[in-house]
Amino acid sequence: MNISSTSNGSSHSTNGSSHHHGNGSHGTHGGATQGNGGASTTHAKGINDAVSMAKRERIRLDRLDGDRNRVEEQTSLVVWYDTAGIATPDEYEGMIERVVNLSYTGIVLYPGNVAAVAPAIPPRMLKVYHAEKMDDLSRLGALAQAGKDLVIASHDVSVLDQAAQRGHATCYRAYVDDGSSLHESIREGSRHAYLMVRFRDPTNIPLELVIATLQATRTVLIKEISTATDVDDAIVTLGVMEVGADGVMFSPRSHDALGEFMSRLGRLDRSAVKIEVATIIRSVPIGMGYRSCIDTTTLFSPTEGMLVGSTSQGGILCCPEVFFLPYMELRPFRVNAGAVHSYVYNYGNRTDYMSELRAGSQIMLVDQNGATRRGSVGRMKTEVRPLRLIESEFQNGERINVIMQDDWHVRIFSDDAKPLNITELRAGHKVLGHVAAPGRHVGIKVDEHIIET
Ligand SMILES: O=C(O)C(=O)C[C@@H](O)[C@H](O)[C@H](O)COP(=O)(O)O
Repeated sequence: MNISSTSNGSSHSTNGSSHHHGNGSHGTHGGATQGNGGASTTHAKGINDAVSMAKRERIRLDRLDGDRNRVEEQTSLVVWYDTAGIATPDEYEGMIERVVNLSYTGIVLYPGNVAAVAPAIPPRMLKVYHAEKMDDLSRLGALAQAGKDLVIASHDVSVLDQAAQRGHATCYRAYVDDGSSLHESIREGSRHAYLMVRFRDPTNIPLELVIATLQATRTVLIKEISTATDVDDAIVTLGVMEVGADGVMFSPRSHDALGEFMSRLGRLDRSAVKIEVATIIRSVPIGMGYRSCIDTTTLFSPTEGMLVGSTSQGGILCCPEVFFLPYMELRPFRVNAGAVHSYVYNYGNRTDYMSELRAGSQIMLVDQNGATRRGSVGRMKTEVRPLRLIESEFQNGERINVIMQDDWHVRIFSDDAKPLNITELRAGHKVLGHVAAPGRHVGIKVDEHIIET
């Protein structure tokens, strides 16, 4: 592994002093692996090598006390960019100029590039200043005025203590390659507003341990992605457990990798969808046709479903098969979702045709209040069945319809989030749905005049 770090063009090695915890002789920050235009990290000491095996120990961790419940929290993702090795905003074909206009939330700066790069960073972004040593704290320049928008990051706890005394928020940068560095990262990290960890090995288990241990604390946990081209690692990190890391530092030097990351990050969106009450206008059998069950790779709760509709004006919240069925076991992974022509509402104001979904397709689960959760399709089960047309009207007069399998088994949500068997629907019943701006071309929202009936 490359153990020298490049900040702002000059390079220096970790000194392994007693102030440095968690990285010791292993390396400094990820800029070393990324500032080279995206070259891959090499794991000189492999996960299975003799040194690692000899150091393997039983890891015992205790959850640290705190009042945070990350499952219930609706926080936005922390996404930082490391400028190690970048001297000016226009390097790498204007990489920093592009990054500051994307959904990145913070930028890591270094003593040697702070003067040139900091002016390009908009006020909405957090400035994170990496101080390798005590002297670096006096090279903050104009950043010193950034107040709560400035975080001081370091591997060196004495630098961080000094920064805290000066009133700055702090970020402990740790490098984990064995049990003791894992413990150290947690122990020290929990004292700081941010803990940023880089892991030597290509496994997320140590990250899971850090997440579990720190889950109730206020420390914001960020995983530093070692390889500037590894978009998968950056995305998986954010969902490694039900509640993943709070954020990632992913710093591509290629515009293609940055574009792919942004597009996949957008699809991680946890944003809510507006759910409104609609009134049933009519519900009638329409004969045979193809309908699909969307069998997901997750399990639905009794208040979650999927939004399905025949038109781009909106969808009805369809129930999963989690409610009592007299002749069949439940299928809690399934929504018996509608006819094959249906739009299935997805993230990013997109729709998918029911017939286009297949194993691996990314889908959106929606609950009674509009909170969303990502899922994927495990299987689509499409069969010929009797169908029923259900028409409804929202308060604003917008009418939408959904065509579903005409059977008592099949349900949609009532306005109080209870399952309504669609064969028992009557005009006047209240149901839950979503009104969308109409007009779709290949699933993407387009501005156009469109008539769908
Ligand atoms: O039409 C049917 O057949 C049904 O019983 C309705 C479905 O919702 C049901 O879950 C499904 O078809 C059962 O199929 P299985 O292959 O999972 O047994």
